[in-house]
Order: sequence, then structure tokens, then C-alpha cells
Amino acid sequence: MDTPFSIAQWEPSKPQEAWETPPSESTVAGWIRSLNDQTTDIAAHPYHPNSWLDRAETLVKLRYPELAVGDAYKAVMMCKTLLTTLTRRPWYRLGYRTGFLMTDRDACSDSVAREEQTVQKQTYATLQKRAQDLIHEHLDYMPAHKRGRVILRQYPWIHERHLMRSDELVKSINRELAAATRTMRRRKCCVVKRFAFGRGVGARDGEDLLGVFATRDIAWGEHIVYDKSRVWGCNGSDSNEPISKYLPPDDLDAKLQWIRQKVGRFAANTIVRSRLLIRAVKDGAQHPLDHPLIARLTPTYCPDDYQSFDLEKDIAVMNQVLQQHGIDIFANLNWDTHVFFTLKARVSNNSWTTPQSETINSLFSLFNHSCAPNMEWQTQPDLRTIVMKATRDIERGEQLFVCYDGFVVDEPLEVRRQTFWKWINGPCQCSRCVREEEELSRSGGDSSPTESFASSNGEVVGGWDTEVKPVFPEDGFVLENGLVEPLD
Ligand SMILES: C[S@@+](CC[C@H](N)C(=O)[O-])C[C@H]1O[C@@H](n2cnc3c(N)ncnc32)[C@H](O)[C@@H]1O
Repeated sequence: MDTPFSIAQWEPSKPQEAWETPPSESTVAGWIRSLNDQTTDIAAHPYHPNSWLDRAETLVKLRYPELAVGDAYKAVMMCKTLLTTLTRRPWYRLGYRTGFLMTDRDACSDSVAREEQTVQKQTYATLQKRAQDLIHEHLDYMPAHKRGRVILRQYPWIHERHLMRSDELVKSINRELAAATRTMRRRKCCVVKRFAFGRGVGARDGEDLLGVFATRDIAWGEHIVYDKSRVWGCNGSDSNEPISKYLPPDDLDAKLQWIRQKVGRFAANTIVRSRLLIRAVKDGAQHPLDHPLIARLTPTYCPDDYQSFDLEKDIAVMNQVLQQHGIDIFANLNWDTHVFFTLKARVSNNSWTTPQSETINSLFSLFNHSCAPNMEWQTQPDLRTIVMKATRDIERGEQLFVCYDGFVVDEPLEVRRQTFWKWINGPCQCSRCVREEEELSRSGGDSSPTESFASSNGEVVGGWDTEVKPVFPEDGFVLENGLVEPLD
């Protein structure tokens, strides 16, 4: 857990059921203190299975079953290793709470030490059983799946720097956008800016709601961005075939084949998340959430939406990928289980899928949605590249919008709203929805525009792809040299 947190910030992944008696504040405060102490203990003694199991039990009390399972899984891994090494010569024993295994040469000849080995074996076998029971208790076992259910939320201990995109990151995204336009031999035509839907709408009072804006007039039909993904996954047709017959093999391709074999036919999402973690390791990120490809992705947490978590896909594979790439998953807490689930929430809000594949295009993922978009996105046969093109003449200063799901664009407001809720977690703020909502409320429908579109200061906002565009003082275009060019 990255930083200490207060009871007010506590929002469990497994909410309290109506029939359960809520714990008292002092009880929760005690659990939070235990969590912090046990995390400190793990950092000091990362190879002691008991430390992980203790924390798993606290995480159960704090109602984070996915993280409890993650910690118990590590305890099981460690017990298995210890039990194997204990029965082999030369014998090993765990330096008492020192966090390393030592060869116990004396023990080979000493019958007292042999006895000690037996006691240790029993201890680890009991620990392993307790950890396995905890895992079983929080998963619904089916023949082929080991899954539980949670409502994913932002964990309260996440570092402040991982909750907001830095200015440095926004600048580097703008350099990438410029390069992606140059690839098409075009003049740079758009930048990413903050306050995409105005002040008060979105994260951090709007400051962390990014959107892409035209920096010059763009003609109807003009191709503006060529976005080739670095992170993609493919289901393929058979787990023994290469990850995809559609894609040229790259250095990771063959090496990730095992994920398909391990998790089965629908492996694309697991492969995408694995690739993101591998990119972060290979690029030398200290913490995966610092890596620019991950740091830029926003999650959407829907408070009423239960989703399943899977022992193999969400925990075991991620740990194995990290171990293969040299991360000590016990000692380096930057790569802890909660980071896997944070990544999962970010990927699900930003990827696009086909029956065969799942892809994150790191520029495309910065475009906001409109039910009356001015851009079209075309996927290419490699299932990795997106080309974006204007669907009408666009003026300098307009926000560039895509439609997240073209299949529902002709549906009525309510259907569109339900469809887009999973990405937006609120009503769509596009001009078409604003207009239709106003029409509905005028004709006596039950929609209430003030409720849906009120900003934090109570002002009604929305409809930023309308003809009249408000201009804020900070509304300037960030140039490649980092300077800001104000709007006319
Ligand atoms: C794929 S991201 C788009 C880029 C995002 N605005 C950002 O700051 O990184 C999707 C998120 O953008 C916001 N968003 C996109 N379209 C929106 C819309 N029409 N109305 C309200 N929020 C929108 C929602 O927060 C959504 O979860």
C-alpha cells in the first residue's frame, strides 16, 4: 500500500451487504493501522509467508477480497518453495524473520536440527493450507475458472502523483501527437488540453479531464492521426497457434504464447495488461503507474458495477510475467497486486476490441466521445493501427470527438446513455445529448439537465461540440517547445 489513508477514504471493493452489521469506526481504524504495519513488515521481511498471510487476513476484514487473494497467493507460492527446499539436501531454513533462506549445513548431521526441519515443514504446510483456504473462500470455483466478484474502485493508498497526469506527461503526449500527424505527411493539427469539458466537470475540477483540440482548420476527409499501438493482445484461433496469424511476430510475441495456453481462448485482455507491465519493466520504470503509456490512461469506476476477478488472469499471470522480467514480486512492493487491478480498470476504459483482439492505442485513448462526432476512427487489418479522419470541416479551437460505439449512434438518448455509461460513469456531455435532454425535459420527460450537467459551482455546463465555444484564460495551445500559444 503506497501511502497511509484515513477512514473517510476507505471504499471497499466488496461493499457491506444490507444485512451485515457495519464495523465501528474504531474497528476500521484498527484494521487500517494493521494494514499499514503489515505492509511495513512485508517490506522488511518480504520472504516470510506469514507476513503476507497476515496482511491477506486484514484485507479480508477491510473487504478487498481481490487483494487478499493476491497476498494469500504469494504466501502459497512461498510455502510451496520452502516445503520443496526443506526436503532437499543441503537443507535450508528461513532465517528467522530475516527474509532470506540460508543453507543449514550443520543441520544435515544434527538430529536436533532435523527435528527443527520437521517442525518448520509442519508450520509451512499449515500456513499453506490457511492461505489456500482463504483463496478458496473468496473465489467461486467452477471446473475451469477461479473467480471472485468485486466492484473495482480507486484504492485510497495510491500515490498522489498517480492520480493526475503531470504537465510533463501532457507535453510528451503532444510531441507524440505531432509525430503521429507527421507520419501522414500532414501539418500538426491538434493538441491535448486540460479542462476538456470546462471547469468543474471531471476529475480535479476538470483539470485532469483531457481532450484533443484542433490547432488549425481541418478539412472534411483529412486524415489527422496515425496511431500504431505498442500494446495489443490477440485471442487467435487455437492456443497452440502463434498469438496471432494476422500480426507480424515481434520480440514479445512468441514469448507470450504461454499466456494463451494458460488462460485459454480469451486471452487478449490479459496479454494487453501483461504487455503494459513488460513495457514498464523494459523501459526502466520504478513504478508501473509512472510509465507514460500507463500514466496517461484514465479509469472509470462504476460504483454499482460488480465484475469478476480471476485468479489466473488477474493475479497469477501478472506475477509470472513480472518474475520472467526480473521483478522480485515479494520484495518490490511497487508491483503489488493492487497495481494489477488499477491497471485493469484503466485498460478496460481505454481499449478497443474485436472478437479476435484487444488493443490500447495511446493517442486514440485521449479522444473524448460525442454522439455527433466530428472524427471517424478506422482500424487497420493489423488490428493494431488506428487512422483518424475528419467527418466534416472542423474549425481551429474545436474539440475533436470520436464515437466510442458506432452501433448505437442512431439509438434514442436513453439507450446511448446506458451504452456509454460504462466509459463515462455519468451522462454523456456531448452537444447532442445535452440538446436531446433539454428537449425531453421541456416536453415533460423525466430527465433533469441541471442535475446531469451541473458543474461543481452549480452552473449548467455541457455541449462543448456546439458552435459557441467558451474560451478560458488557460485555453492556449501547448507548442512542441512547451510554450503556450494563446487562442486569437
Ligand atoms: C478514453 S478516455 C478519453 C480521454 C479522457 N478525457 C482523459 O482525460 O484521458 C474516456 C474518459 O473521458 C471522459 N469522457 C469522454 N467522453 C465524454 C463525454 N462525452 N462526456 C463526459 N465525459 C467524457 C470520461 O471520463 C471517460 O471515462
